[in-house]
Amino acid sequence: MNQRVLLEVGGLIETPTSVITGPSYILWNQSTIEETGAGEYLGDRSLLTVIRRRNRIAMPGLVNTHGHAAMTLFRSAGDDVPLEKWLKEKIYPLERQLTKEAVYWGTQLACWEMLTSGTTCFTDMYFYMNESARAVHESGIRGVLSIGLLGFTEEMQKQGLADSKSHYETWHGAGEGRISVMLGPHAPYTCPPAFLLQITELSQLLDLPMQIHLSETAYEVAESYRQHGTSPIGLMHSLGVLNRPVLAAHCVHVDDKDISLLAAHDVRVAHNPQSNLKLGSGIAPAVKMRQAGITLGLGTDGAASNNNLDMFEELRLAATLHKGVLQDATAITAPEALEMATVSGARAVFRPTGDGTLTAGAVADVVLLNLESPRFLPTYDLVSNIVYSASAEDVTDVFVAGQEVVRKGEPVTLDTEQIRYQIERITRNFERK
Ligand SMILES: CSC[C@H]1O[C@@H](n2cnc3c(O)ncnc32)[C@H](O)[C@@H]1O
Ligand SMILES: [Zn+2]
Repeated sequence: MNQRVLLEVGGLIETPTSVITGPSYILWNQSTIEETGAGEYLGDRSLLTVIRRRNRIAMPGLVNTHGHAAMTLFRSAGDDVPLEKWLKEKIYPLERQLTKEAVYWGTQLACWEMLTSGTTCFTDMYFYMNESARAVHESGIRGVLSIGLLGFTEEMQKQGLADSKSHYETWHGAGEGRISVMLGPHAPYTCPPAFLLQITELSQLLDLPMQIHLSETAYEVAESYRQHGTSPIGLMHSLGVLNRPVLAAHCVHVDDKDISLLAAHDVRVAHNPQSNLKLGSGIAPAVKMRQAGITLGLGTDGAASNNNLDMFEELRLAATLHKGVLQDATAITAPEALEMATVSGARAVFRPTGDGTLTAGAVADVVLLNLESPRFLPTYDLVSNIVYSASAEDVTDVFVAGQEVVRKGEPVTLDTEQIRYQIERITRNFERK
């Protein structure tokens, strides 16, 4: 494809509050948007690759701010149990059987699912992260990747730090900047304080943000008070972890003091409403956190607790759930939900490139939706249609960094028949309790 691309569409979401309904265009050069506008492009077309899609809407790619990609391997393998039991009795026994190959194919499956449902950037925290990074690199998606750090023994801690360093050296900035690296301490209940201090030091040394699960369940918070005399967030503060850039997943059971600490340290929060509901963990006070000035992105968490990687479902849930909880129909509006899934998502993952918009200077991470879908009729309000009525099925084409990665609903970079074959072969051999 020519490096300068003119995409002509029938509607354009530049940002959740800047929308062109009707003929419009985006012009990008390599990976960067040069210009967007309403109507016809009036400049010189002679050296452009023109893609005419007047029956499509262009929107910024969705950012999935929390997940464990290769957990697609465990979708439906342990449902209807609470987090602690789910991890100990269902997931850890399966994860002990993981191989490099399994993680590679599990991540390929996740990339297939995410790209075709409009996600152009995601975070990952898991095992065998080199394999995930390979899959991400090949798929063309944007990934913010962390080796999941568990500190049950000194040996595990030492190995985890060394692996994280070499993961950074190998992958940070790879794929022309599509891949970036974070450090991934799993949680305060799996990483003892001394280990968290070492990870924080490494974060400083390598200038990398950290992502960590915090205050997901009432049990976790109660145990933290019992063992440390403070909440998980209070503990992170007292250890100095929050002095570094942190992305905290969940933050369901947070009190006013926790929220003040998160806000004061500009901690970014990944809100995962579907996973929190399914594991029976609770509902994060998303509105209160947003009002405190905290950047909240949306995430699916892994496919074993969600049970899919569809950000359209999270969008709709974020926009409706809090209205019900607070009995306030203005709690999170459609533009606010879309902002969480794009602009705030990009900020939440400390994305080195791109701001989650389709405006001049942003990276060309573009999702096309089918304007001819029944869910877009009529079109009084395109953002409302996207948040409250659209589904992943309406995604037709996706570009990441200006490169086409989904065409007519199918990934162009992935061999889906091969993924299907490998996933069936690998999962057949897992022993389940
Ligand atoms: C050390 S790699 C990541 C680790 O996290 C586990 N995990 C998946 N979902 C959750 C969740 O919602 N809370 C806490 N931990 C979770 C995953 O199974 C891996 O063991
Ligand atoms: Zn998680």
